[in-house]
Amino acid sequence: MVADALTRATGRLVQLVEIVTPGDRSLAPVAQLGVGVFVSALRDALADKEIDFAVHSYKDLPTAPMDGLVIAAIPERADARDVLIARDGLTLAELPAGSTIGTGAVRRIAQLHGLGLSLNTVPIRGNIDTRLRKVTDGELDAVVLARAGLVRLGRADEITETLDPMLMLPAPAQGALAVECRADDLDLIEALSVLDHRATRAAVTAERALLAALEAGCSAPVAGMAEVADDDDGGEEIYLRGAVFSEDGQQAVRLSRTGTLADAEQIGRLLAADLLELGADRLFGPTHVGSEDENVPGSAR
Ligand SMILES: NCc1[nH]cc(CCC(=O)O)c1CC(=O)O
Repeated sequence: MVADALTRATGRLVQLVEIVTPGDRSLAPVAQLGVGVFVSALRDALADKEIDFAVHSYKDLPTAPMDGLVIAAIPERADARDVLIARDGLTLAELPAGSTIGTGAVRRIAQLHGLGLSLNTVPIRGNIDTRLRKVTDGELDAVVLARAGLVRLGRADEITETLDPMLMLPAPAQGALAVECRADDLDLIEALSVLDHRATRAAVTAERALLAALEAGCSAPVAGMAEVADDDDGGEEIYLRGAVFSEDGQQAVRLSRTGTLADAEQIGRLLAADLLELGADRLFGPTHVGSEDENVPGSAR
């Protein structure tokens, strides 16, 4: 999709190089694989000049910036939300107590348990195909996935409910792509910039600033989603929601902030400070380490 968009906009031809990462290959919990499991192999290929730019799922990127590389474009994000794919077309509210839902992301686990519906969660790994098959085969009653991934693979028709962010706040940068290249490749940076989407960049900047600041201050699962909308004075404003959960989902702190697009980063940082003030750092035990998909901030997914 990114290659076609670049060719359409600039006439440049793009050769696709498929890189399978340890995160794709291993079925171990992402939390055990460490930071950057979906990203490092692509960054190595960039540094070695085997490729000129890489396309990542933005939420897989570690928050620390990478020396010598830049995110040259953040294309328009279609949908940041999580979805349910359940047997028999069921929605979350229709799933009977005791139903089993596949997800390894502690952000999703905490929010599912926090609903108080007596739903069980079980860890799940593997590609989308494998995960969906567990529902079709009857091994699981449902799985929770990012809508964007299913849409990209043309499998959105299998979604039984798109989860309102009030119930399931997505991961920071979920659904967005990062187009990364070498920082000294000025000609390519310029070409890729046509793919950049201003509102998406502002939203992702706010969400990632929130995540980075919370990583520094607490170890609990984090959710965050920013939206850009017209304000009352003919301008635009950014609306950032953030939440931090205890692992069992029984405790949560949630807050939001608005501001101008130019202040996106600061809005994220300020919201993190607000959440920490409310005790976000006290929601999680000290033993846990993890990552977004097995989802604790501080790591790649
Ligand atoms: N955590 C893994 C991951 N990283 C990116 C996506 C696809 C959606 C996206 O681009 O955010 C997924 C799968 C999922 O969460 O369902």
